[in-house]
Amino acid sequence: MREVIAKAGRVVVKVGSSSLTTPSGGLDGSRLVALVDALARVRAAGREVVLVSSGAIAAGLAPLNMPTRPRDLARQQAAASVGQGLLVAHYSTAFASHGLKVGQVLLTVDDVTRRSHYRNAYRTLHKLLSLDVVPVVNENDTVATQEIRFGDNDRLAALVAQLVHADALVLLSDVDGLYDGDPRRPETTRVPEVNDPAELDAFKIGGTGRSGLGSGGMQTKVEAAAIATGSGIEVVLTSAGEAAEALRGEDVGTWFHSRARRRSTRLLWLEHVADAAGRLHLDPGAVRAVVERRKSLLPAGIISVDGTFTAGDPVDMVDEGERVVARGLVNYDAAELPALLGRSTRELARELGAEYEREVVHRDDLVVLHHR
Ligand SMILES: Nc1ncnc2c1ncn2[C@@H]1O[C@H](COP(=O)(O)OP(=O)(O)O)[C@@H](O)[C@H]1O
Ligand SMILES: N[C@@H](CCC(=O)OP(=O)(O)O)C(=O)O
Repeated sequence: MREVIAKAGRVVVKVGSSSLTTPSGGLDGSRLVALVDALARVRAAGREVVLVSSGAIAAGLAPLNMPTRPRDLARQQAAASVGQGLLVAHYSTAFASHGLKVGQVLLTVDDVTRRSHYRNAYRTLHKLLSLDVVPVVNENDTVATQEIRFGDNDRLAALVAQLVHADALVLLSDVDGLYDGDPRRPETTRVPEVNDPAELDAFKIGGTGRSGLGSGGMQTKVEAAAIATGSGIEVVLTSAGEAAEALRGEDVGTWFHSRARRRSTRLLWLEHVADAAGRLHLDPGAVRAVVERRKSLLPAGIISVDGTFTAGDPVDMVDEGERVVARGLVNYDAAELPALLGRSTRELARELGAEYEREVVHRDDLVVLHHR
């Protein structure tokens, strides 16, 4: 019995395309209804649920007479546009039969990587939960181009779990857990628990299964599990048919134990999601101060600066071997910094005024990425 899963008050459940569709590619209404029944029971127990559902492209194939998942982006987007509406219509009806409302949330990579958008997505999801609505999240496939797509929804689900500060993430697929090799081979067995991502090195983790409708395969699920467990979120990976058992904390699928304490949303965003707008090259003394003594970064310890950032942007701090040792929100524009480098704060304050006494990156706005 997995008490922490059974008691998780806020759960993100992600369901893959392969679990919602028939072998010929249409939406499988009965599987969708079975999943909604399981989620409604969780809601009835007073627990909150965010559903991340794939299946828009798969659901749009039959109405558009597309025999298989198209390879080109334009046709995928067209299928997603038709399919997403059908998918949400099904969810609305199925949840309504339990007296529950759903709210569609379509996210792009930008929504969870740019800080202003991230805050927006955070607020919307929290408001929906406080109004007792079940958010149904998917990637906004119709506007996302190849370069800015997640492609699979596993990583999106892990980021959403961080965003809403979920206690648990349940990944539902067409396979009932992580196997130590290709699950279609008879000699492979299910892995019941993973305590540390390093254990995964012993397994053969491959691509998508026989359905051909999913996109990331097991690899992206394992990556999603690593992101979530690294932020203090428990993860269970199993088949959609075992959703109810997994949510009750029964020993099904694979349980990835969380490995960290909870962090603030802002620091999680900095560590896992933010795209650095520039780089600060630190001298060895500054690396020690930031990494070991958890101090703020001062101009005196910076050798040089790359990038065109403005104050408030995320920047990487790198050591002399170009290794990123920390990431933080910078307090100066890139253009201001060269004149300050290597100089003491006292000297700068005397010469330029008290506002130049501020740290380049304050320790409250900083996450250390590599411990020595
Ligand atoms: N080590 C492994 N353990 C379990 N499944 C694996 C493994 N390696 C590859 N797979 C494949 O990953 C598939 C699930 O991924 P995918 O098709 O993308 O599903 P979804 O649509 O649910 O995201 C399984 O059907 C399975 O064949
Ligand atoms: N956003 C896409 C999801 C892509 C996809 O196939 O994801 P998954 O089945 O989770 O591997 C859709 O709704 O079709």
